[in-house]
Amino acid sequence: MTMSSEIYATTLARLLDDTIGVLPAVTLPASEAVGWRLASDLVTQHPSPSFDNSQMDGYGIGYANLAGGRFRVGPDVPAGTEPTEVYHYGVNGYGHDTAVPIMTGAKIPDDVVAIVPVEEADPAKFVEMGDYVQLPPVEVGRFIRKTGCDMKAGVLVAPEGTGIDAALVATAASQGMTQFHVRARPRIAVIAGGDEIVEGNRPVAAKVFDANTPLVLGLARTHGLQIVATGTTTDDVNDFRNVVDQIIRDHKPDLIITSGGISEGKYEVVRQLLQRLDTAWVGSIEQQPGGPQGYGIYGSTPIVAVPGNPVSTMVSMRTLVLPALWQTFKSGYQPVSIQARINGAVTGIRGKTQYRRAVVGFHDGQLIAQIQGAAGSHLLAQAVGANALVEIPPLARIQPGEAITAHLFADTRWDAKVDPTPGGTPSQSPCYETERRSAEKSAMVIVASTRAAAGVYSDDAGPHLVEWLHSKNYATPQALVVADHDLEATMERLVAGEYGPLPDVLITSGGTGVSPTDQTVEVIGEYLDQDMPNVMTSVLLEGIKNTPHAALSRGIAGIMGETFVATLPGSTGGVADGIAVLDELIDHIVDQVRGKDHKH
Ligand SMILES: Nc1nc2c(c(=O)[nH]1)N[C@H]1C(S)=C(S)[C@@H](COP(=O)(O)OP(=O)(O)OC[C@H]3O[C@@H](n4cnc5c(N)ncnc54)[C@H](O)[C@@H]3O)O[C@H]1N2
Ligand code: MOO
Repeated sequence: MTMSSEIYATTLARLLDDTIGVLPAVTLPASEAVGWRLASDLVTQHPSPSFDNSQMDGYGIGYANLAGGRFRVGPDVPAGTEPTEVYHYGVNGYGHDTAVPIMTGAKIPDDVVAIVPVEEADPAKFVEMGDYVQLPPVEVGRFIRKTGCDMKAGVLVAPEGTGIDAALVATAASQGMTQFHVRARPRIAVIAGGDEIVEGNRPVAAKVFDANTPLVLGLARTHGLQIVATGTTTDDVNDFRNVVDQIIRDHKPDLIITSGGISEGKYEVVRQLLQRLDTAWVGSIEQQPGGPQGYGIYGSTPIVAVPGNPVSTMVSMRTLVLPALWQTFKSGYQPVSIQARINGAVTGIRGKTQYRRAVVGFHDGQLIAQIQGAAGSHLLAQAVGANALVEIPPLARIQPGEAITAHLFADTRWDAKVDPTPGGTPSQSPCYETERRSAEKSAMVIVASTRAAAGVYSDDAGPHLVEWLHSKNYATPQALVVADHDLEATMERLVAGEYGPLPDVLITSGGTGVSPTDQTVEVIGEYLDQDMPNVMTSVLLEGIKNTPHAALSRGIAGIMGETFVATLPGSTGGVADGIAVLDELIDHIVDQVRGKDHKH
């Protein structure tokens, strides 16, 4: 079952709202309150400043002396001293020509109306009490910080829900408040696992270390969530249920987040448990990574299930779970999205919004987004420095320099170096490439054949096409043989750069007919920017010389970005007809496509 990602995001927020509702308020000492959210309005108890005080170390003077002159220095008023304790009868009582040595922050004596900074006096330093000092003329009120000029009493400083930061803690402390009423953080338990997870730090054959629990814990730390328990499960659904039961009994979490175990495999314990609940939904949403998703209410505890590939867990947390927690509880950070210029061409995939990890940074005052690593959801290490996810709408074609939406990580680092030149994306080692493409021109062959992929018969079309392309001097890896229903996923990986840079030429063979499994034309058709129907007409004319069956191919050709694509039939004859026609054409097409590029 498929759901749109927007509807799923809203559904998650509703689920949290319905099951958890309003979180209780708790009281915390100010020193611990940073990162939590106010549970009530923060209102000033006192004006700030709470008394008139001096902004400078200097001499305070009375109204009659504003015109300047020579004055006799009285006793000091240091910060923290009540002036009447020094000037028992007021400053004027001490003498009408008094200059009061007063320090920054000290309370202003009653008769003082202005401060002259000590540097403006002559001599430009504090002199002994009883000595004389020459002061310039000043206006009333100079360097006097008036009571309440920062904030009056009874004023709202920060409304309920505000995230508490150091400035708010300091402001409250300056009001004498030592405690905060904060909204409790959602109490979350994390369960990851599967039989492939190994504990400790010694590698074991066929096992992997748990990356996803630390991933969620890391996100919790930067997003103000409270993790109350973690658990691991095996591939046995009873074991998983026991872990869930035990965590609920011992920790009463508000929410359980699980990672893994929800896709189509035989050991998907989370899926198996959720499917027993009538409150659950398990399916896939139109995004990648993070396609498989699920939720349900177990007893009264909501479970949100994200997919197990580490990048999928990360993307699901950032695009779905954390925004839902923000929307419902204002916990963590409000998601922030910006527009940046992408530095390389990107192509969206069919029917899904793709999220790619990226570094967003300033270059010459412009915000540049640079994709990090390839798209595969197992490629965790390739994008360690990323500070955003860029959003690529389905089948979008975004050219270098065009705007792209970037969802910033809450702890975004802006010091990353970005390369603004088109294509300046750092290279990474592609996962599926079989041969480095060093020659000037490159090609790829994909054979779409469910039976060949299953090994029912050996594929001849692929080697034949590759051999021909080699003879034309196109660096071409071994043909990829995929089942018809996998072609779509293969194309997703191809445009996401997982096979390395897109080739100049892409030839497919198979899946162009009208049998129920044939879908090459539908899949490839969505990616073409320009159709070249006459190319396939030429292939047809070549084919019907030999057999009328040639007319049964629905094959198409065209340009995808800067790649020429042709979909040939699966039959040996069809491939030969295609080669006969394309042999004359592909160099010209590739040159034209490249020339087109030079005009920009
Ligand atoms: N036939 C299909 N297979 C898969 C589909 C599909 O639609 N049809 N979807 C793929 C996608 S997309 C994803 S994402 C994954 C999601 O799988 P699960 O959520 O069931 O996760 P697992 O199968 O348990 O694990 C997937 C992958 O991630 C590794 N993993 C799991 N947990 C951890 C962990 N804690 N730390 C590190 N790595 C972990 C696990 O070893 C697997 O490699 O399904 C695809 N398959
Ligand atoms: O959702 Mo999976 O994350 O596409 O790789």
